[in-house]
Amino acid sequence: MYLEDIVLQNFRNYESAELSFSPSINVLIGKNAQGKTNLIESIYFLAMSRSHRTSKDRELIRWESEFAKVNGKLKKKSHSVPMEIILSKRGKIAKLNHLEQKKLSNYIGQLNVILFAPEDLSLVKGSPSIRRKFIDMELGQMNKIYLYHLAQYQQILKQRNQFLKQAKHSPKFDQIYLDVLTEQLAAEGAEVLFYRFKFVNQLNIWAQQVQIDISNGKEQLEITYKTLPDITDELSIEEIFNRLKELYKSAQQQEIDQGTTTLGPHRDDLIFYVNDKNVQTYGSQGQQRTTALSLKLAEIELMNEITGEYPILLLDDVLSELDDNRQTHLLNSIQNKVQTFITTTSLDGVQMELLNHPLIFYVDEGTITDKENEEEINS
Ligand SMILES: Nc1ncnc2c1ncn2[C@@H]1O[C@H](COP(=O)(O)OP(=O)(O)OP(=O)(O)O)[C@@H](O)[C@H]1O
Repeated sequence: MYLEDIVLQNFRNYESAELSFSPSINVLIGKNAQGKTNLIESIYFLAMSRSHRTSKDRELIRWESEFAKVNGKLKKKSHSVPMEIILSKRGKIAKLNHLEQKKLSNYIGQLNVILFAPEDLSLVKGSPSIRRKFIDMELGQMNKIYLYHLAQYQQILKQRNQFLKQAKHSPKFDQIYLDVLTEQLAAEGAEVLFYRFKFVNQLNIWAQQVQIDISNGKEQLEITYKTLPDITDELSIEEIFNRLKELYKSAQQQEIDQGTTTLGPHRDDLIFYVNDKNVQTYGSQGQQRTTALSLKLAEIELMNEITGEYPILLLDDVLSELDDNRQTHLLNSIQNKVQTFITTTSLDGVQMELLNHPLIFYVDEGTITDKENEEEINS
């Protein structure tokens, strides 16, 4: 799939912009704070109906404007999909084929994106929440059932945490209500875990291959999903549910004392091993970067395997952070198959010969010009 064009209105520092893209490589060059990441963010927003860098939608609306709007034409193998998303004080409206989608879960998943930003280089070393977000973002785009159960899980978790917080201070709490919440949480948690196990197993196959290639056969990568004791990928949803219920039962007093849900998939993690050694603990910075890159490239292949189309790759300020070998590997593996957007402050350190006739855009204070004719293409 690829994004043929995009139209922005009052999005961040773009008052109005209309751009047509190359189906292969698009490079956005500009000094700091000109609007390169804002453009990447608008594509991400069009795909996911949310930003990758803020949870506050209102920040996306241009200062002193009433609304922000992003339109794009998505080209798939067999058809085109006009997409539109409008943000205002009244909320968010998302449209596919000009039809409003009441449920955002029906909207997400049409345009698949993989974002690789400098903070992803800390995917391996950073906090577990980064790795959980990584799973949720990628799996959520490919699997609507997962997205649904994850949203349910998060909602019940919030209610249960509120209840536990109150129960901590009132010894006469409603045990029946807590049991209902726990049962619901275990049911949704079991679904979340089941799909995460499946995803990690599939990801493992692709990531192992990529890591072998980047390291010239030297590094064998293994990803494992770390969760509660005796919950494994061999269990059915029903078995995971029963096990979770047992665990919640035995942890009840501890959870009341702490006033929060201490167990469950919201506390899980991914562990990476290279040649049987934990990369988080023992890996060199280079191995950690290679592992992060392997994961991103594995996701691209996995998305193609599952959806039948390659996703769009957004490389925000990350290419020049990779050394020549990793850069070469990345650019060779996306060549001619993945539409890619690259932001950079300069082409120094970027192996241009591997980019194969990119379309170059210059970004300057919310105005974009393309290299070909140096004409301003903002409307
Ligand atoms: N809601 C908004 N309305 C208007 N301008 C905004 C809004 N949000 C951010 N900006 C402006 O957008 C600019 C930042 O753009 P962006 O984050 O895309 O930078 P960038 O070109 O990617 O730079 P860098 O290379 O430093 O990452 C800043 O000048 C900021 O003031």
